[in-house]
Amino acid sequence: MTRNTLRLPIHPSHKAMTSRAKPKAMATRASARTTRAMAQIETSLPAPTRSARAVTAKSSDSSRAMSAKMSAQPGGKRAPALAKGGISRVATEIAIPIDADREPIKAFLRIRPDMGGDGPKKAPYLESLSDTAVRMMDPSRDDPRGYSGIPRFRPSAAPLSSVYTFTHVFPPATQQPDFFAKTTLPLVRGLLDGEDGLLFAYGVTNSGKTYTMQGGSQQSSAGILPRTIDVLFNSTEGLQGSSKYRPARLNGIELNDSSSIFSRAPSLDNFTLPAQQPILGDVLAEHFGLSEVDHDPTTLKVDRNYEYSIWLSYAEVYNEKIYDLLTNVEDAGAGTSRTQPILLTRKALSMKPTPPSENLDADGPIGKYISGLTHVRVDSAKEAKRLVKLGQLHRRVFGTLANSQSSRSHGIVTVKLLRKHRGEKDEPSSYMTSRLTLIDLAGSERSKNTQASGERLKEAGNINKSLMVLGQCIEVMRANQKRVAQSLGASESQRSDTRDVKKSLAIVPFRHSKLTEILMDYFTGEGRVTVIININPYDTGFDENSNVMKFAALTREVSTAAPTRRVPATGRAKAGGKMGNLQSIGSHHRKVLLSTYGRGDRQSSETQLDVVEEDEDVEDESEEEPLNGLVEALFDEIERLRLQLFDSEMRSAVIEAETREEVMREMEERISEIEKRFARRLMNEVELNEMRMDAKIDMLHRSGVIGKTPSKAGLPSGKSGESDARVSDSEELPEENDSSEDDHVDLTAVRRSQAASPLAGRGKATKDIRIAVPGHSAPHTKLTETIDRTGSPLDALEEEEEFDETEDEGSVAETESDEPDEWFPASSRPRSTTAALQNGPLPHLQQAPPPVFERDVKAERTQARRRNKTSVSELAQDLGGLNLAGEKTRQQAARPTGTRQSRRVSEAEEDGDEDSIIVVQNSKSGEGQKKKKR
Ligand SMILES: Nc1ncnc2c1ncn2[C@@H]1O[C@H](COP(=O)(O)OP(=O)(O)OP(=O)(O)O)[C@@H](O)[C@H]1O
Repeated sequence: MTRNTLRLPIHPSHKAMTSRAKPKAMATRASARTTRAMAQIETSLPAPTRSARAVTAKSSDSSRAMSAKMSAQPGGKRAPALAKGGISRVATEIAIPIDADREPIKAFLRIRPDMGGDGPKKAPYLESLSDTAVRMMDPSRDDPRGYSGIPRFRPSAAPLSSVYTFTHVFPPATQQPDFFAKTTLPLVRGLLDGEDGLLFAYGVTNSGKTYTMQGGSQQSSAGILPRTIDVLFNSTEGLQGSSKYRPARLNGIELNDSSSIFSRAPSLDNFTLPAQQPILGDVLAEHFGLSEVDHDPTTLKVDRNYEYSIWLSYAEVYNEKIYDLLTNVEDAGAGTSRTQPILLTRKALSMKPTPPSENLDADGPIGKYISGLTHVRVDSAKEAKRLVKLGQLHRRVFGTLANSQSSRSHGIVTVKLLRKHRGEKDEPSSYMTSRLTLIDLAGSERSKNTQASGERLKEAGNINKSLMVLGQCIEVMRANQKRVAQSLGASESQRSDTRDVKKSLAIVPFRHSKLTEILMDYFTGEGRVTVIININPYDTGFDENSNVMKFAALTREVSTAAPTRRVPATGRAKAGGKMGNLQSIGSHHRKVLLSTYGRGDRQSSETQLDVVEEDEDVEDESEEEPLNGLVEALFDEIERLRLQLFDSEMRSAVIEAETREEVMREMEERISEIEKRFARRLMNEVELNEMRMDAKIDMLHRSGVIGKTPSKAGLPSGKSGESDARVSDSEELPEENDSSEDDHVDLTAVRRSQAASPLAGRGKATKDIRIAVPGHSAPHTKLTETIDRTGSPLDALEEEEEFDETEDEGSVAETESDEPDEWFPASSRPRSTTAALQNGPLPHLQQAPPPVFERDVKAERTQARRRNKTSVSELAQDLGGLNLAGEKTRQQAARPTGTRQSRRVSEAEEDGDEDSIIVVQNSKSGEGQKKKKR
């Protein structure tokens, strides 16, 4: 089945040009040359990375158009489709689309399921729109506080919502077999047919890259790597030959020296490291004790006229250095006890340019290979998987996976396939090589989010650097290809000279990181490139995931030359390569804490490893093209600016934190002020209530309802002699009153003790009212009224209480008992009982002034008002005409029960002392007041 490729009309000149290139191989090489030229020609600076929105909004038409144009060339090579052999999966034939000779990089999105453990349950910020598109929305767009509840500082240019398109989107429920079949199986198909392929997983930490590449521990969870191995061995079963040659460098072969460690896979049996180191033995047991999880039964049809050999290499790029993970570790001076760190050394490998004889395109850029990387021949899937596990173990022992579950290095597994036609002689020209590289990239998060420092910060910096350079390479390739496509699409009159177009292309900065150096040949040469974007939509790193999506959007706009089968150039086996003028730069020491987690009856334990990483040998660069000084300087500048940006982001974050703290402090102060104000008000209320209560208690004392009056309790008398006069029971009366046998009715009723009263010290008006009583020698009644006239709220209250003059005294007494509580301003308030309890007796209690009640004052005031209205003479008249005896019965009938005055009257009557009762008749109401005469 051929791939549906957009076919554009071919320009006549283009047709003419391509028709001249008759041989297919030539046309293919021309295509490859174009790509390489685009990647290499240095004319301008790398274009700045564009925003995801811009990238998304633009379709990748330009690159597709170019791809279509190129694929439409009559001389263009089209890889044979299923003619080469279909793919069978158990009983089912799977049709793999065979692409044209130029095709865009494929980008697949895999969405990680919600595993929990990412904090509180959240809604994913990714929404699937179709099989190929997703919308990503900033989860904090409606929330000024961040996704994780932390106030969000958002200087980033990540759009709030964007739509990204992919070759295919795999939802969280996608199973590993399905995922493998759609993403990797075409590459395995190509490998068996002699084509190169590259697949790498890109994403932030914890997004599922390792799960995708290696798999999990459950049934059917094997990842891409073990499945690739399974399919390769399933397909070549019984077709494996004993080769005299082994793969070398990038695409070459060399004679296989039987004594060489490269010939077979001896490393598992010969692995000597853990013999005397129990901790490493434990780690090994942990790795190799794992059961084979599952086996992928897929089998691809291959040409059975060929014999095959499969070779494996496993490298890691850590801190911008390349290490071989399949060599035996040199245990250089292991500690004798468990407390001493184990000293392990390993040497970094260098990159070398491919010899021109092996370069497929003589005019194109020279690809690079990892010099000295072990290629181990594997004869079975089991062996291959154990070898991969050995590599993973080394990765762990050397620390990049030791202290955390997070991969801090890029793990690069390359499977090389050598095949030879059975009918051909066993000579180098009979062999064809192809390779498939599978990369588990380190997490792409920025160091800011990892809170890394020291060694970790350096790691993060280097991871960032390599991924940043990878992104830049993709961006520059995209821009270059777009320019070429524009040129090809232009009319003949407007078309620029090919050389001018080439000159306008930017150099692709592959050489600026080890990772891109390794990948360079896939982008500039021939081969299929597949990118797997892993995303965890429950993760808090929205910005980081946005960057990942931008990267994916860019990759889809880049096309690579379709792979061709090649006949390798031969060379003598040169283990270790050219060693003449090599020199090592230095070495780095690293401490690694290796932990094992006890399984069953095994204890968990930790061991410290002292890792020495020696630098790679630096070769005379004479045969390499010199690095362009300007480009180098610009990269340095980019790095400097990146650090500056990081620095300023950190500063902004600090300023933001400080500002928030300040605002919080201010708010706290205000809240505490409000609290104080309320507390003050509350205290005032409490004091007021206490005072009211005091007044009521005093009143009750006074009225004799409870206990005795303060004077009875033996308290000293008040300051004023007059105030000793009390409206109380006869026994309370002072001695001096006994002598007043005269006819005076001295009704010095109320005299407020200055010290005792809450009204003390507040201006008082004293009014004496003398009432002449006919028939008495001193016919006057003296009323002394002491009234607060200073505008006390008491007055206001009293004034509010409209006195009904038609009411009799009894009703006045009743009214008094119902009168509302008086209010006292805080400043003039007497000290509360609580205060008295705390600070000793109140001053007025120390001086024992008799309590005077507002109600009494009021009553007296009422009387005084009434009397003021009635002249003394009128009163005298009234009194003269008073029939005391006659009044008695009436008074008794009218007497309200239970009031103080009425009680006194009745007592006097019962004593038979009628004369002692004087009824002061109110002229208006006609009702009298009974006053006790002494
Ligand atoms: N598709 C999936 N189905 C089930 N579990 C998954 C899936 N993807 C990831 N996981 C689980 O999520 C966790 C994190 O995944 P993984 O270790 O692969 O992340 P990573 O991207 O490789 O992280 P790092 O870059 O730090 O190594 C693991 O426990 C893994 O088993």
